[in-house]
Amino acid sequence: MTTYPSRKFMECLQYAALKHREQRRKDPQETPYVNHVINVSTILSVEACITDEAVLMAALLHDVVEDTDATFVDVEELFGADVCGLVREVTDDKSLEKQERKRLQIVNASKSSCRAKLIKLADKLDNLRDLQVNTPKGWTEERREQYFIWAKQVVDNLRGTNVNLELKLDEIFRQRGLL
Ligand SMILES: Nc1nc2c(ncn2[C@@H]2O[C@H](COP(=O)(O)OP(=O)(O)O)[C@@H](OP(=O)(O)OP(=O)(O)O)[C@H]2O)c(=O)[nH]1
Ligand SMILES: [Mn+2]
Repeated sequence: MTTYPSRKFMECLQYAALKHREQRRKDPQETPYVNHVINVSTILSVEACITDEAVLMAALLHDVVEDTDATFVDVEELFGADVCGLVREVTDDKSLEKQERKRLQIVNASKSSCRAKLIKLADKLDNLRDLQVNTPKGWTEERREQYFIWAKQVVDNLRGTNVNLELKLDEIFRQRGLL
């Protein structure tokens, strides 16, 4: 019998909550990190009308290898090669210098698959919505402004992927005077 949400989707949600359980976002309220990955998956489902379950699952797992002790091998064993491939596409190489990672996000954006581009767009949308209302701990106004500028460069290389998400991102860039 098929059930909705699927068993594997629920297990994915539980795994993301488990792995991110000790992490907090950088906002003054120290929101649990898992809220961000749930937001990204929810943006894709509710705002972009995505029903591709592997994409919604990869959104839940998009920071799990980058930011926790989980590995690609774990993700593939638990959730399969399709989900793992998407997580790979959206994972930064943390062994690189931060400036290089940021540059690679810009140049690699256009090379991603369409499904990975969706996750990247939703990720930026959630981070920018956060930045509109909060300045992360330890950030100056200048750093916050630079994040909007950098995010627009990434998003510009993801265009032609999803009209709804791009319109919402453009509204934010317009408000910041970047468009
Ligand atoms: N806006 C915002 N961002 C926060 C917050 N807490 C943590 N972050 C994360 O911080 C990153 C931006 O901070 P940076 O200093 O530029 O990058 P770094 O953490 O990778 O060094 C974002 O990652 P990213 O590389 O842009 O994307 P991703 O790692 O989420 O995929 C975002 O996920 C918060 O409260 N607000
Ligand atoms: Mn993220």
